[in-house]
Amino acid sequence: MRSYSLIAPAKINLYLEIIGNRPDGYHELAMILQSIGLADQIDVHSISTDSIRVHCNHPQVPTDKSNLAYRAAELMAMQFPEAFAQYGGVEISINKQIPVAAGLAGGSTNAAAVLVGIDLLWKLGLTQPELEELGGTLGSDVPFCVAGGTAIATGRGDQLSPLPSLDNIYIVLGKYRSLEVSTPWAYKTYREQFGDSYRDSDNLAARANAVHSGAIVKAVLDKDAGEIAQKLHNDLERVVLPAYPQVLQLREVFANQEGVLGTMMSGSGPTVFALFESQQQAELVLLQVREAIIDKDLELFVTRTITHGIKVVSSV
Ligand SMILES: C[C@@](CO)(OP(=O)(O)O)[C@H](O)COP(=O)(O)OP(=O)(O)OC[C@H]1O[C@@H](n2ccc(N)nc2=O)[C@H](O)[C@@H]1O
Ligand SMILES: Nc1ncnc2c1ncn2[C@@H]1O[C@H](COP(=O)(O)OP(=O)(O)O)[C@@H](O)[C@H]1O
Repeated sequence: MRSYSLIAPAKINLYLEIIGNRPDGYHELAMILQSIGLADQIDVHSISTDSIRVHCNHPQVPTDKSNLAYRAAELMAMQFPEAFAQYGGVEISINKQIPVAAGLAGGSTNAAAVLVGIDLLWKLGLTQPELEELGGTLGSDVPFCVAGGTAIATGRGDQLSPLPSLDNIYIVLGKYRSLEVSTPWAYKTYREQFGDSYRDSDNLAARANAVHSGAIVKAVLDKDAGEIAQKLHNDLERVVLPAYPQVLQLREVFANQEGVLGTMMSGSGPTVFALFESQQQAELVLLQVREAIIDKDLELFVTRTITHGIKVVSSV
């Protein structure tokens, strides 16, 4: 095969607790990550020149080495030089549907798709744990994007424990097109404002692992959407909501709509999501929010929880 098309789903954070400062400069996290139906399409092709090329339909996404998909291809070329020499270069086309810098892991899921696509293109036969480990060197959220579904993530966000899949919880996502939140800024600001409360760096991993026995994990195991929605949590809201009043307002508008089980910001934001029992309720609330906030800058999507990560849709 000389070409693969892959679906690269976005994620939301059902739970994000910042446990403390790690010696490597990152933050120890306890998270629950959930794949959603909103996805990019990634095409990877073998090309005869020994180069890596990236194309993207979204003007804000870089196509040079700063693109995480480019870096994933470069990593594969460095790790598997013989295959790179044998199969030649790689052309990557990104059809971007996931909002950029939105807290939805758009770059991470593109990188995960490139790892999976090149593994197939070069017939490497890597296992999922091997792909996840490679992904972890590109970004904290990349291992989850390879695996997908529903998972507890600890460490930098790269240590995964799968949970039973949550299918068909419906979601409305709201994101202001012109608002982007920098993830490093969000963590740095959190550390500056709240770092004192977690200066004790002992037993970080043990404290993060306590999430396994927490109430939201129990709700996920029970597949109880209402209870999951009651237990949504994101520590990064403490810094992002005060800095971005529009995000706070959107969250409040969601919270006041009938049928909303719960609402929260995803990751470092600024996307806000709301959970629903049915697609019909989600679609109705999307219309109500559109009427409540008349702003062309606000994009709204209906989607749902899904049970997979990167998926191959065609090969030629
Ligand atoms: C906040 C989260 C929640 O899922 O997602 P997004 O909002 O980016 O989607 C993640 O923690 C983001 O993951 P990802 O975007 O892969 O992060 P990385 O590239 O590894 O790190 C970007 C920067 O975030 C900070 N960072 C990230 C992860 C972590 N555990 N501690 C940190 O302090 C560091 O400043 C790092 O330089
Ligand atoms: N393939 C990619 N898709 C989206 N953004 C990318 C990609 N590669 C690099 N970036 C850059 O990464 C930054 C974070 O974007 P993204 O991964 O969408 O957000 P988040 O980390 O909030 O989930 C953006 O500023 C963007 O320029």
